[in-house]
Amino acid sequence: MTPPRRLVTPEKREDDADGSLRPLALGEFIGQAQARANLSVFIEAAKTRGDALDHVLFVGPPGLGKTTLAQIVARELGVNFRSTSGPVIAKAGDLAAQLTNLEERDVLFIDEIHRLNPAVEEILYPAMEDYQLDLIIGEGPAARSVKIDLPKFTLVGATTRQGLLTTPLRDRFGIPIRLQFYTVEELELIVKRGARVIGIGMSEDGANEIARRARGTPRIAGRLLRRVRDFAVVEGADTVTRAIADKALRLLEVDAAGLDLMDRRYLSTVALSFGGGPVGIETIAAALSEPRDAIEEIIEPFLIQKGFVQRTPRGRVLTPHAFRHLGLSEPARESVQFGLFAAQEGDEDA
Ligand SMILES: Nc1ncnc2c1ncn2[C@@H]1O[C@H](COP(=O)(O)OP(=O)(O)OP(=O)(O)O)[C@@H](O)[C@H]1O
Ligand SMILES: [Mg+2]
Repeated sequence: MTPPRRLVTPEKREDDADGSLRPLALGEFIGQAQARANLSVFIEAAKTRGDALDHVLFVGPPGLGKTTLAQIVARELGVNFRSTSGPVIAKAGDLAAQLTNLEERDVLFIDEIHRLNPAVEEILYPAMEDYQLDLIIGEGPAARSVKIDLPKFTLVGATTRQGLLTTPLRDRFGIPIRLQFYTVEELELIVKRGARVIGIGMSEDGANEIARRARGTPRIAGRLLRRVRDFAVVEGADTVTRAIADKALRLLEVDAAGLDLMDRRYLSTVALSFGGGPVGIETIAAALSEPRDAIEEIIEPFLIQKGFVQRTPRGRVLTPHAFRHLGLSEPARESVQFGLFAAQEGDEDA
């Protein structure tokens, strides 16, 4: 699968300056009220006891603030933040080196923790549970096991795919936190804060225009904000109004619902070539000349979440909402009843 180059992808792109818009304290972090409330209680308690915070697992789609919150946790605790990621830790020894370098109560952040290799994961269990390393030194008959005491530390894990985590690993996190998509109101606040940070004026309705198109995701909001800022600068405007935001985002092909060209191509193909469905994913993939997994992983999730498309046992079906969005009238379809087919993932096109 080619890495997504789309302006509205929630995944990190190399041109994202994620760091500069990052809130540094829990009090500056907008949205995720439940997560913030829980974290602040646990952090206060750990500080009062002078103890390490229990291990924290952040679960949620890309760009919602997992890495940001992990950094905030360390900062609020007043401890060091060490960061690595599942695919980077190749061998048990790599993790052992990280763990033995920690100081008392430090945060070790492991991004994409669902991608740890099993041998490394084995080392992690006793480390998380008893703050001990069990290492095998040497090979064959000469091999012996040594135990090394570790400082009490906090493991903060992040994953976009909770389902891929093994149960023993998941069970060792005392504080599991699931992040939610942001509301438009929350994204407006994030856009306004971001505008202050990058030094451009932002009207209320300008912020609203960007927030509405950001697909519930702060990373996308930040990216759209930067592109709109560039546009405003070229136009000689020092404040982003709704008109400027709208014009810029139209030029960038991001429409009023945050859909881009790829989304609209998918929707109009299903609408015009297949009468709105039901149509199988393989057929759609062939019509769009895109690989099936790219369509399932990159295009469809947002369209399904926003109610433009439904998965049914007989294939994909566009909703009336999608036809309205495309400005098309719905074809007469006898047998399609929305919501009646509670489709399971992957149960079509077998
Ligand atoms: N609540 C928030 N308020 C302001 N900015 C935010 C907020 N949450 C995230 N951001 C911004 O969104 C961008 C992405 O956040 P972050 O890198 O923490 O996401 P992530 O969940 O770790 O994504 P990934 O799964 O791709 O690693 C960053 O620029 C960050 O500053
Ligand atoms: Mg991250």
